[in-house]
Amino acid sequence: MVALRLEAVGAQYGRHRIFSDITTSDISGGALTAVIGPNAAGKSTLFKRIASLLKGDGVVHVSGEESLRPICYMPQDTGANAVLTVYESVLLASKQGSGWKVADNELLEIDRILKALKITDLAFRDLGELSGGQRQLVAIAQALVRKPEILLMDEPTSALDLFRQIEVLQFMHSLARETGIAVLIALHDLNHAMRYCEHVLVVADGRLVVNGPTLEVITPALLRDVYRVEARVETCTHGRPMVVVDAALG
Ligand SMILES: Nc1ncnc2c1ncn2[C@@H]1O[C@H](COP(=O)(O)OP(=O)(O)OP(=O)(O)O)[C@@H](O)[C@H]1O
Repeated sequence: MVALRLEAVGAQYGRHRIFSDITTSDISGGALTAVIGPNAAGKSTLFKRIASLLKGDGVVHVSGEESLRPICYMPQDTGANAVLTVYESVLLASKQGSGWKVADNELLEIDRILKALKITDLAFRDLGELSGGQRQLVAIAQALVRKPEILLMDEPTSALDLFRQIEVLQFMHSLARETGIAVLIALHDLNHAMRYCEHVLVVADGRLVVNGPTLEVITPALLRDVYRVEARVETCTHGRPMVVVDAALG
C-alpha cells in the first residue's frame, strides 16, 4: 500500500516563507487524512509543495506503489474558462501525461466515475454553464479519472450542499479503503474531519502543530490554541463525536 512521508518540508513564495520543517510519520493509503488549520495557515501551499507544483526545502517520500502519476492535486478553485463539455474535460484529464489514443475501457471508466458521483446527466453540458457545486463534482471526477496513488483534495466539498458533502466524503472514504490510495483533504468543517478522516494533520503558525489519529488530535485544547474558540468535543445521539463551539475567544 502507498505511503506518503514528509521530511523537513518547507515552502515559500519568493521571500515569503509559509511554513518550514514539516516532518510527518507515514501517511498510509486506505484512509482519509484531514489537513486542517486556520485561513492562510498554508494548507493549499502544503498540497502544492507535496505535488511538486512548488519547490522548497525537504523531501517528499512516496513509497509502496509504482505509478507513473502517483500524486494528483485537486485545487480549491475549480473555475472553468475552457469551452468544453463535462465529458470532454474529464476525458482530457484522463489523458494528461499520456497519449491521445482513447481506449474503450477508458471511456467506460469515465462513465463509471460520472455515475458514482451522480453527475451522468451533466456529461454533455458545457463546463461554463454549471453551478459552483456541479463544477466541484466535475473537478472531483477529473481527479479520480487520473487514478492517483495519492490524492490531495483542497476543500473539495466547500461548494456542495449538506447531502452532497456527506455523499462525497462517504464515497471518498470507501474509495480509499477499497483501492488503498491515500487521500488528504483540506477541510474547515471539523465535524467532517471527525466523522470521515482517520488521521489529522494540523498546520498553523508556519509549522505542523500535530499529526495523528483524529480523536487524539481534535481536542478542546487544540481548538483553543489553533482556532481561538472555546469548544467541546461531545458525542451526538448517534454516538459519533462532534465539535460544539461555544464562543470565539477575544
Ligand atoms: N501564489 C502566491 N503568492 C504569494 N503568496 C501566496 C500565494 N498563494 C498563497 N500565498 C500566501 O500563502 C499563505 C498561505 O496560503 P494558503 O492558500 O496555502 O493557505 P490555506 O491554509 O490554504 O488558506 P485557506 O484556508 O484560507 O484556504 C497566505 O498568506 C497566502 O496569502
